[in-house]
Amino acid sequence: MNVDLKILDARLRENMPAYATPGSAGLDLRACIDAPITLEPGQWQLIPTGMAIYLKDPGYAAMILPRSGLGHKHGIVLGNLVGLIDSDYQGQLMVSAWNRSPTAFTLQPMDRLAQLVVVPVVQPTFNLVDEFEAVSERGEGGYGSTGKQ
Ligand SMILES: O=c1ccn([C@H]2C[C@H](O)[C@@H](COP(=O)(O)OP(=O)(O)OP(=O)(O)O)O2)c(=O)[nH]1
Ligand SMILES: [Mg+2]
Repeated sequence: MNVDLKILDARLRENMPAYATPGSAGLDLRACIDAPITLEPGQWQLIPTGMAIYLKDPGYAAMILPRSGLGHKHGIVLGNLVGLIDSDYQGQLMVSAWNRSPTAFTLQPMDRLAQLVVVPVVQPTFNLVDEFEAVSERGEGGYGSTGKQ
């Protein structure tokens, strides 16, 4: 699959967005900020990534996810938990960086902050019904209905 990519911050040209390993699912997104930003405990801020993608095909979307190291060790996750990038979005990719930890965290310019995963998407047509087919073993059960063990 080929996706149009715009570089909006020239500093990315020295560090072009690339998959870190051949098997990487996520493409690291960098904090395209001019100076360090300190996120106090509980604080969040929208961080530009210096790049835009245009997926175009409604059969795809992209998701912005936390990096596991930053999230687990430093509590730097996303203010929207997951960022969903529509196939028709052409603007700059933005990361809502949220410090959910009790310790301040300083983000340096061009740090790898989050990651982008491109995923297939289905837009179904909906068939309006009054009752679903009674063939489902689960039925309306949920929220732990199958037990704990
Ligand atoms: O973490 C994110 C989430 C979204 N977006 C961009 C791409 C996405 O296609 C657009 C709209 O996102 P979403 O639909 O989640 O937000 P909304 O609050 O519903 O805004 P809109 O009314 O523009 O759809 O914002 C980002 O850059 N980063
Ligand atoms: Mg929306």
